[in-house]
Amino acid sequence: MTRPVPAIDVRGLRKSFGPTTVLDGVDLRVDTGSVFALLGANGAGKSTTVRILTTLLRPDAGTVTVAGLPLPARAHAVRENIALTGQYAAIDDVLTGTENLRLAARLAHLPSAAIPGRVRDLIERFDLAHVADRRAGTYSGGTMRRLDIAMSLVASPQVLFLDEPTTGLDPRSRLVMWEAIRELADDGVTIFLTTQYLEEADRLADRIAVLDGGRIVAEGTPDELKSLVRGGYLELRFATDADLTRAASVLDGEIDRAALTLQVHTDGDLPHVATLLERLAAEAVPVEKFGLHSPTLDDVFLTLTGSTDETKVVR
Ligand SMILES: Nc1ncnc2c1ncn2[C@@H]1O[C@H](COP(=O)(O)OP(=O)(O)OP(=O)(O)O)[C@@H](O)[C@H]1O
Repeated sequence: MTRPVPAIDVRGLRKSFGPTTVLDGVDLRVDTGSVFALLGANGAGKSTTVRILTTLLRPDAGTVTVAGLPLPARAHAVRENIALTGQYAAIDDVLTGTENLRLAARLAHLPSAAIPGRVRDLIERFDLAHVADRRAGTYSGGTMRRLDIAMSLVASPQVLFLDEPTTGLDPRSRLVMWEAIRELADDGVTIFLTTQYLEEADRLADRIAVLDGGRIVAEGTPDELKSLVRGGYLELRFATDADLTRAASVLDGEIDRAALTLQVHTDGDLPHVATLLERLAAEAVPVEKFGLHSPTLDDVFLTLTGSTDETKVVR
């Protein structure tokens, strides 16, 4: 079966700024209608990639197709099919939310008759009704970001680029934003988002690519990426040191005498976990408590990039 034309296809993308190579042969494929997350630490080159894909920057080398159109040759046509919302809102502070949306609609050459209905739809979808008649300059960061996305959607783009859509937002605003992004995806808009938040990529994306050292170091579904890492274990806790010692003679694992625990590697597969517990039961070793630890994207990221700077990449 042939795969449908991808919304974004990138091969061998390179970009340097002076002596600094930022992208060193990036390959990406984003299926139409999917949510794709480009994950990377500060300075990994996420914004540079987005700027190239949205026609704002020319690559040094490589082939790039967006919405089925080659870049940079068809930049103008690509711009008509995409929208970009950045870390900094392109909003006029002195206009109200409604006025900003109307202005965006006129700039996008929407037919006049269609503008009021479109503006109403977007106000509703992005939960802006209660602030629609207030000057945008008075909005909170989260509301500002929602208006920014709403403005970029007036022209119904095929592909929406979200560069770090929730950076700087409080947890509640982040949840609202995630919901809005998922709804857009359910409507069939292809979404390319960049993030430093592992949880965000895990929650939103159908596929995730990890950018490090100018290259994609891993790409797959959240579950595929997690399966690359041996981060999963069964933690068994015992009532006495004697029980722990006996358990450790039955199962290989990491012993913590102070906590009276034994950590045994497992991929979390139910038959395997059951076998481990049955082996203890067969030797009559009583287990006080047990818990399963599944690998997280944090484990994946740290394993793949070798980064130990947790403040940068782990939230
Ligand atoms: N116009 C430019 N001139 C020189 N260097 C640049 C330019 N734009 C980006 N860089 C450098 O390229 C590297 C990647 O920057 P980029 O903004 O793409 O990273 P990022 O992954 O988006 O980071 P962040 O999460 O901090 O936004 C950084 O080292 C940055 O300083």
